[in-house]
Amino acid sequence: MDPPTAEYDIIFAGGGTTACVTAGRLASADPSLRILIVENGSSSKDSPLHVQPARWAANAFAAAQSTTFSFHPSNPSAKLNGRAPPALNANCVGGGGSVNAMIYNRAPPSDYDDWMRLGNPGWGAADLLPLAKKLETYQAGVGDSTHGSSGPIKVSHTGHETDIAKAFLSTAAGFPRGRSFTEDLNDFRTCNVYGKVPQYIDAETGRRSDTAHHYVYNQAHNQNLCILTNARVSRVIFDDEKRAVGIEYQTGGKSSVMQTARASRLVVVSAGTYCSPAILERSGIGAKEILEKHGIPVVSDLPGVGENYKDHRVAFPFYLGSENVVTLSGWTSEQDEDFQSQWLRGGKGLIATNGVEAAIKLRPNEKDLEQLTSSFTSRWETFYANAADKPITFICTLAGNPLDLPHVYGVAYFTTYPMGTGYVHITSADPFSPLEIEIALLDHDEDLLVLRWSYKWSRELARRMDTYRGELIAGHPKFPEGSQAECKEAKGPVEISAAEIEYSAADNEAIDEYHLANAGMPWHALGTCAMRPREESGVVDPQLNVYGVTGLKVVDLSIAPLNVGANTYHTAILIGEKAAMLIARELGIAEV
Ligand SMILES: Cc1cc2nc3c(=O)[nH]c(=O)nc-3n(C[C@H](O)[C@H](O)[C@H](O)COP(=O)(O)OP(=O)(O)OC[C@H]3O[C@@H](n4cnc5c(N)ncnc54)[C@H](O)[C@@H]3O)c2cc1C
Repeated sequence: MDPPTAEYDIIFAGGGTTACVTAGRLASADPSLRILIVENGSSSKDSPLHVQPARWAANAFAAAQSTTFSFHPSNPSAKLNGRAPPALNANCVGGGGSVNAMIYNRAPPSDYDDWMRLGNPGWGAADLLPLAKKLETYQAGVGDSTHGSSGPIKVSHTGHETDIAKAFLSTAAGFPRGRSFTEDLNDFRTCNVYGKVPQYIDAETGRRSDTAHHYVYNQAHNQNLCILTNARVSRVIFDDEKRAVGIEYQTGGKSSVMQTARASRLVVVSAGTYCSPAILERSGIGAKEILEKHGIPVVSDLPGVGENYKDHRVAFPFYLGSENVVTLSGWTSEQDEDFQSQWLRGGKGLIATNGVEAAIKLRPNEKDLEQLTSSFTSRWETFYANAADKPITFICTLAGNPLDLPHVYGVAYFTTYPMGTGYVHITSADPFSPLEIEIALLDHDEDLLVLRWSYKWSRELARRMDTYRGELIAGHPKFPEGSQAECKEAKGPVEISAAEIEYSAADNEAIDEYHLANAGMPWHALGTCAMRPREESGVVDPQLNVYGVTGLKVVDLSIAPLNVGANTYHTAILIGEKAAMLIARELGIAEV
């Protein structure tokens, strides 16, 4: 699959999650199509780092030392007392799908209906449901009619359930707080119930089930499907009619020779939420003022490029566990020989799990809304109240910690539709220059309120789990001495019937400070090349064509016009499947 020529039908600039889906579908529908995928990172094929599920966290929590990630500094924020949480994206073939936590969490259908209402026919939930079925083989028990049974991506409960997930679910059974349980957290209807979290892991092999292996690597026999690794795309090249005819890229770092690959039918920019807008800007597509500032000739003046940057907001409070609790402690237990041989023999055991196996997609009831205070009322009434499938937060177990501490685990949460919206722009025409990234992490008080409420909610559950032996003090707010909320070691859990902690104004302040100092993004960036009408800061139309030029599409999560209330891998695969259909239709390919 090495590139044999410099002339292709279709070139993908970026070889991540979505690119693999679209390229793979097109290649298998028409093997004569000459397709080139140009990826900045290395191959992930059959590498234990990528295919052994339990290794995701060791890799992700040490991302600064891993070549499988690219780091982007963000603007220091006054609201965060000068903190500048780094943004990062995957840097390998398969992108996020090859390094992510494998949490299977499908977005609420109303999210896609919202996309459609913005002027995007064909992108509503009813349009995407057949693709959601097509992409998966659902092995996680009784799937309802919204699940697929023969798609490339396997979804399962794997061969292992950690003590932490068991404790979370059994506590919730005795302390449900008005919520019930479901067999299927992802039936495209259910919200506000507890359940087990399925994972993108093949139940039969215990391997990560990702788009690189199951859409692209599995077509090694097709010499027309080429992957060029360690190659950074600089820009798209246009002819005099503003038709995209190829790309420029470098394979040997900043000082290496700029090379060219030509595309006779289509160029697809698929470098993800941070890098797709950067490639467009370097190609002369973006806000005129930004392009002129960097001496880039304007091909299409599109002020929306790089704007509308969204993500979720995450925090990981950690708890001390009892001595018999087995976790993915320090995320190194995958080195353990027993676990290795168990995994190698039958794809089972601790290595066959991501450690995130139980959760609730949570909506507030009336009492909760009081806790969220009147400052949240307007956000609630205008955005959530009439969309019963939209959670405001996702609370889940995390059977381990990044500090190499035994028996320590997280009950983590990410908020689903934060109001903060930022941007991503280039700082020069040089593809090796840093990006300018504004995150707007906690610029809105409503976003802090939801985090505060999520902390309290998750802690009430955590301190009733039979695994609980107190809080890891360094991983929690610093409450005033003597406060009822003060964190400490404990001999065991509190009674299920124990009174809930009452937080004082000073306690609330401590929680807010904790989030301002620690909250980050859970790697769910999207939106910077939004699919919207051009006059509404759109970058691509509903066929994913870039406005103002021809022969150029954007295909990745950057096209999402609005946030989704779930982890984002599923939406990325859906976009890839939809793009394959759209491109096949344009190229006259009967079926993908
Ligand atoms: C650590 C982590 C954990 C996550 N956990 C989950 C989870 O459990 N569940 C879930 O649903 N979602 C999860 N996600 C999110 C999900 O994986 C991503 O949203 C999704 O994979 C993004 O897909 P994409 O195609 O838009 O971009 P990507 O998959 O990031 O692909 C973009 C690709 O473009 C390449 N690229 C960038 N610039 C260039 C250039 N100039 N030239 C060539 N190539 C370039 C990059 O190297 C990358 O491979 C996680 C993400 C991360 C990073």
